[in-house]
Amino acid sequence: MKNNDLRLEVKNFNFYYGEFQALKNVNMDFYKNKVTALIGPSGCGKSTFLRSVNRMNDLIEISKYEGEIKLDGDNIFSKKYDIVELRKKVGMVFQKPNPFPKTIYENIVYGPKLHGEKDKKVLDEIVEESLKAVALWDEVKEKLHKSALGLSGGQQQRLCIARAIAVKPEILLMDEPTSALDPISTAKIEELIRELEKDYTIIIVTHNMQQAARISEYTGFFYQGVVEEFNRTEKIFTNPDNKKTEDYITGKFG
Ligand SMILES: Nc1ncnc2c1ncn2[C@@H]1O[C@H](COP(=O)(O)OP(=O)(O)OP(=O)(O)O)[C@@H](O)[C@H]1O
Repeated sequence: MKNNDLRLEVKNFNFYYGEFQALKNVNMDFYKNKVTALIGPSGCGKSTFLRSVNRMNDLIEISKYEGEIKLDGDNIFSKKYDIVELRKKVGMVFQKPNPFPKTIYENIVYGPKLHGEKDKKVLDEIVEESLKAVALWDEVKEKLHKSALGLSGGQQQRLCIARAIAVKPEILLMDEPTSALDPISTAKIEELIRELEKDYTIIIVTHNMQQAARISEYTGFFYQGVVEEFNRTEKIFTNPDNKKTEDYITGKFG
């Protein structure tokens, strides 16, 4: 992998909730236009890690961290790093679809407006482009000014992805984005992730091993706050280096 393909570097990263250390010396690299899956049993720190990347954990008062996370070479924890800029560069999609209780149109233009876009024509274009990117345009183009809450769960999740990409981020964080969806919606989102990979660096937490194997190029296996193995997905699922990884993916625990 060429070094200029590197998007995100995590170096000796530790994270604590009060006295409890939730992440232990995490070192990982994430590359442009690649999907990386994070797997591991419940409570092992996957979501904590994801929330560190866009500094959402800052909101938790008792939290503290050590180490570095570099986005395009700049440490996101440095005092001069602009958090608004960080959130623009790092979009997030959550487990449960969480559209704003507003119209479909307003959901998409929310971010671009926040970042100063006022031109109606440009906003209209962003809406069309973002909804097309998540293959939702044809389904909703007649009802852009109706409530987003009237959409199905799978459509709402695609809308949330469209909302995240409307500000043209570099990284998309996805925390179990299909766990609340039916198999058909799940398949659509997986197909979409493979499509979005062409433009974004994607980090996805999933409990579904088959999903990790289907959609990711790299996989990180977390166990009790430690990244026990970080490797090509194919290697993790066929010939892991670490016994714990093997036990987890073969269902011996978790
Ligand atoms: N706000 C918080 N305050 C205190 N402890 C927390 C907080 N959030 C998470 N933890 C603890 O940190 C550890 C890691 O949690 P985290 O949610 O990152 O795990 P996870 O691997 O994403 O789990 P799951 O797969 O169940 O979502 C757990 O022991 C959890 O109890």
